[in-house]
Amino acid sequence: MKPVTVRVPAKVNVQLAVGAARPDGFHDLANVFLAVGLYDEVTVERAPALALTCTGPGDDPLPEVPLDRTNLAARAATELGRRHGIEPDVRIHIAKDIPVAGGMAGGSADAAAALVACDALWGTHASRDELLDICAELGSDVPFSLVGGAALGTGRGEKLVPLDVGGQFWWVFALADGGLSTPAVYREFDRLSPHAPAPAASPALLDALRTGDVHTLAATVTNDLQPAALSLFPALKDTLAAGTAAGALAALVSGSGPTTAFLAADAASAENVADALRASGTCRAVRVAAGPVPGATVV
Ligand SMILES: C[C@](O)(CO)[C@H](O)COP(=O)(O)OP(=O)(O)OC[C@H]1O[C@@H](n2ccc(N)nc2=O)[C@H](O)[C@@H]1O
Ligand SMILES: Nc1ncnc2c1ncn2[C@@H]1O[C@H](COP(=O)(O)OP(=O)(O)OP(=O)(O)O)[C@@H](O)[C@H]1O
Repeated sequence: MKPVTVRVPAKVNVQLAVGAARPDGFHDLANVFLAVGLYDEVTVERAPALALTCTGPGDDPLPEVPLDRTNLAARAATELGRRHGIEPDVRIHIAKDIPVAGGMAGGSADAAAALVACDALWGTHASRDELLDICAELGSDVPFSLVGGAALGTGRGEKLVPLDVGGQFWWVFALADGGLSTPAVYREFDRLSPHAPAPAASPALLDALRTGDVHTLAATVTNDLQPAALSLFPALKDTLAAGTAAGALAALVSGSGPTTAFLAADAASAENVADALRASGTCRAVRVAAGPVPGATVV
């Protein structure tokens, strides 16, 4: 049986509207996801027992990523196997390019990729609905990593409606030194915004996506978690200012951070903003990527 490799993109939240904490501890969202061309690759092959390896860019080891059964990719394989009476005896290798704990849904991406890869390896032919159901069990961002493109996520972000997008948008991502814990950022949000109103998607933003109008998109992107992320990681303000000074049309924290995202007018201005951010000394690394791109796909 040949190994199966699945490529899966990162996401940026072009709108992240957050409501008050629910009794189950999650927050209702109006979460407008866009999949962007920064990818992890997950390879699965049959093995005597479940085993996991992970390398980062340049084949470097990534000590922050757990290699036990708590890894979201291992949990995805285990859950698909459980539902189909299959022991998850697979070796999973994650080639990681999505920043870890960066607010770009890296772990979620690996979970969606492992699910699609094991489904192909085992020939389980799970329906799209079953895969989405497993994704939602694994985490709020995981269903979007499966479908990719652009989508509005409601509930805790797991209920998706696909969105039409009328073009490609160019982004620059500034990677920060260190990560932010998603639950900690939501807790800080609760502290800063104890009476948050019910979240709603912005009609102007959805229209900008539909028409591919980058200037209107830049004027309408928002992230309700940004004040919380900046409160926990104040140095990100300098990165946002550096990208804005370099000509980015919009600058915002990506999801729960600490990656910051800069919308550029086109590919050439994205490269200019990227060069300026690299020179600014306000971030660890800089990447350029466009979206939308498809979700988890067998290569
Ligand atoms: C910040 C985002 O990345 C934006 O897309 C997501 O909302 C986070 O999605 P995720 O990492 O898949 O989150 P999950 O693994 O489902 O939940 C992790 C923790 O984040 C918080 N959480 C997550 C999603 C949500 N709608 N409300 C929350 O309060 C909860 O404390 C939860 O225990
Ligand atoms: N496959 C995985 N890749 C990375 N981290 C993982 C993985 N599985 C579990 N984790 C754990 O999850 C934590 C969050 O990592 P992840 O890269 O998913 O964060 P994130 O991109 O900020 O998530 P999100 O944007 O969905 O909130 C890590 O610190 C790590 O302990």
